[in-house]
Amino acid sequence: MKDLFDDLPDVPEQPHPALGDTAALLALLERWVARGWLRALDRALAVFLHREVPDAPAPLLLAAALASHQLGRGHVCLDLAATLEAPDLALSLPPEGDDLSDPPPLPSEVLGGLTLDAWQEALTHPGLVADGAQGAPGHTPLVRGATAPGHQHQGPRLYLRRYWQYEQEIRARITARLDTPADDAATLATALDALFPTTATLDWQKAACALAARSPFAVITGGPGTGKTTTVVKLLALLQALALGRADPPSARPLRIRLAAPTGKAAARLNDSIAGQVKGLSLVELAGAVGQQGVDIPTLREAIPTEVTTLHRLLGSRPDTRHFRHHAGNPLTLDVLVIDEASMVDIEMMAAVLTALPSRARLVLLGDKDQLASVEAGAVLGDLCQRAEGGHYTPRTADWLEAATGTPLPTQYHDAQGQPLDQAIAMLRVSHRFDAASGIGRLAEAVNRPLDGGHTAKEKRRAVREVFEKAYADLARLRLNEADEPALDKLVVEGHPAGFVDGGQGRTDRRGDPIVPPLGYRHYLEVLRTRRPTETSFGEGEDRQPFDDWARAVLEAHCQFQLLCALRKGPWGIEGLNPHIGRALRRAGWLQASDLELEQGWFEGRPVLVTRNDYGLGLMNGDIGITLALPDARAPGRKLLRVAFPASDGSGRIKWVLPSRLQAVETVFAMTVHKSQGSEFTHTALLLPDAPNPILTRELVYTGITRARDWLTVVETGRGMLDEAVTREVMRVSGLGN
Ligand SMILES: Nc1ncnc2c1ncn2[C@@H]1O[C@H](COP(=O)(O)OP(=O)(O)OP(=O)(O)O)[C@@H](O)[C@H]1O
Repeated sequence: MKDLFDDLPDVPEQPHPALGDTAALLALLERWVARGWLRALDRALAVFLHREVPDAPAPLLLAAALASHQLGRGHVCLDLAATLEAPDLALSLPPEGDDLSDPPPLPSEVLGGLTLDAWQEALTHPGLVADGAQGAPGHTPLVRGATAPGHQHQGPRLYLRRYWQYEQEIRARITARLDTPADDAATLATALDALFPTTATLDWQKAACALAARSPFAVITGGPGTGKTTTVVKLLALLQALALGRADPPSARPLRIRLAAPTGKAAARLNDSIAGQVKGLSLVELAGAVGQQGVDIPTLREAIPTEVTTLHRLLGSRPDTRHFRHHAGNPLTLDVLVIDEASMVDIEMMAAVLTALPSRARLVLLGDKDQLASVEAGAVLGDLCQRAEGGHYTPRTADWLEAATGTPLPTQYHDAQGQPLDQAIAMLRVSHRFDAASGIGRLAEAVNRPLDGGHTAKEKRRAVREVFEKAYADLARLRLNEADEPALDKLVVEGHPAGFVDGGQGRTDRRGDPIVPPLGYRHYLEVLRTRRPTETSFGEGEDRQPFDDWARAVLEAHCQFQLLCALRKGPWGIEGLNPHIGRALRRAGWLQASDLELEQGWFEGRPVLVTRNDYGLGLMNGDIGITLALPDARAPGRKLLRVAFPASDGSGRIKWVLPSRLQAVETVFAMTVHKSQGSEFTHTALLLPDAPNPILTRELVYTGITRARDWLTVVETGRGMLDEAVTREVMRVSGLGN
């Protein structure tokens, strides 16, 4: 193996021959596909365009293939100038180098002699590329991105038309909602005072609630435990109280509010937390603070929804089509839509939601802007929140906020040049889950710091190192050299409490209740074994109760621990780790399965992750089930394997599914960080691979760390990979945001 980037040839001055000859270009793309640097789909687009429009110049075909390739990597368009600056980033080059026998030319060789002007010139082809600035007339497959007012820093971009359309749709519908902020602060101030305790300095939750009540479109972003759910529950109470307390009785009806999340798992998690929060919310003062006679408390509480659905269900997804039942012609019937975990919503879904939303309905997005975005193209929340850190509130908003909350906005968040979008975004800045004594919170913070404003890569690495040096009670670090080290087995089976201060004993939570020391997978397998019902038949209805209770206990125990990793392939990816962990659990006596079953079969105790929505079974991408053995009534003594899933409607029911009916599942002893978004585990082990990889970024590490609730073990398999990861950021290219 030779490093791919060794001995890079000098950048040629002349355009590469493939740029002047379409046949040569298509042959080159073929070689890139053969290497896995480009997808066959990307080349197919270039071939199609060439067939339809034979005079299309080679640089245009190349740009089309590269724009298509970016979609597979999460970018909605190709940034031409950035591509010319670092051409090799435009393809999926193997990070550890390639076997360089007969290497195809690198993108840097091909694009080296091309100037931005020449490339743009080649894209001026009315048959294939429309100008976004002119509204992209016609039906061309490609659109050149226009620089929107206030977005001058964006360079020329090339879109596949569909994605340009999504971006336009999102921008237009959000902008329309930004035009109409309500400015009556007085009524709001009384209601807000009833919901939030008085504070001397600005309470960001109160400010977020105020801003979201003011604008028909609002974003509330914040890290883990900063109170996004708490704030939105208060917001919904406030909006309902105002609606019910309206002076004009015929219009005093409760708002139709829907709550949704991108995945079943995220919906179930919000379901649990929101129901608890609504029950615990004191509404006495609020109910008395609105309307002339106040509103009836039970009616108000009843009007705050607790049921969370998935976006697919909300929009009415139909099998085998990407079209939904609800769209502009058949809009959703609601007044307020709240979307949690909005960082996971891709551009196509966000456009579908906005299109199906009635123009008068409010939209509130909740999420952590710093988390990994969806695997699909588009990081909508991240793009919208690019300026959230700095606030950028105009004097008018600042005055209004002070009137509504009773506290002045600190001056560093004022900006006379603030954009309309800035006024609709609130960032929660205080974590109520992780205090100063939490290593998880400190590590998340150190990893998340952006590399700008005088914070160098070296300083950032030092800050991360210092967190580990402080021996926080909730944080452990494990260094492994090989996958078969006993320490890895100890971690996955027992949770490796020895890695934590005092073996994880003696910790208490904020209320003073003891925190259970860190556990491994043995825990759910032990619950599986010890709580197995004694009934000899798995009946229907009531008879099934003991089995449902058992499955619920096993699923709950399973959330105590999860190993996360960055990659799919190799010994440190899920493909290597899953059978490895299965064997470790078998050696420890907790699983009974052959090697073949561990690799590709079914066995009792197998945890599985659904990887594709299955509407027939009512299972969603991201759902986790556990395989359990049930008694077979027809053949006493024999067992039947069924996979138990929690019903995603928050009802607590169990869905039992035949393994053979599950079309898209994978074993989930190890889970990729991408798939873990929207989930939370009491003890999370985050395993980093042993070699640099472009997938290993600060967003990925931050997302992995913030999945941990009480305990985090960071597993390093190669020197310096944590340092490497925390200083690399995901670059997303889009035209959204300020
Ligand atoms: N202002 C506050 N004062 C004290 N505790 C709070 C406050 N706000 C939230 N909490 C508590 O902090 C915890 C986290 O709050 P919440 O679930 O609302 O945060 P979140 O941002 O939605 O979290 P997640 O990252 O899980 O989505 C909860 O236990 C909540 O009761």
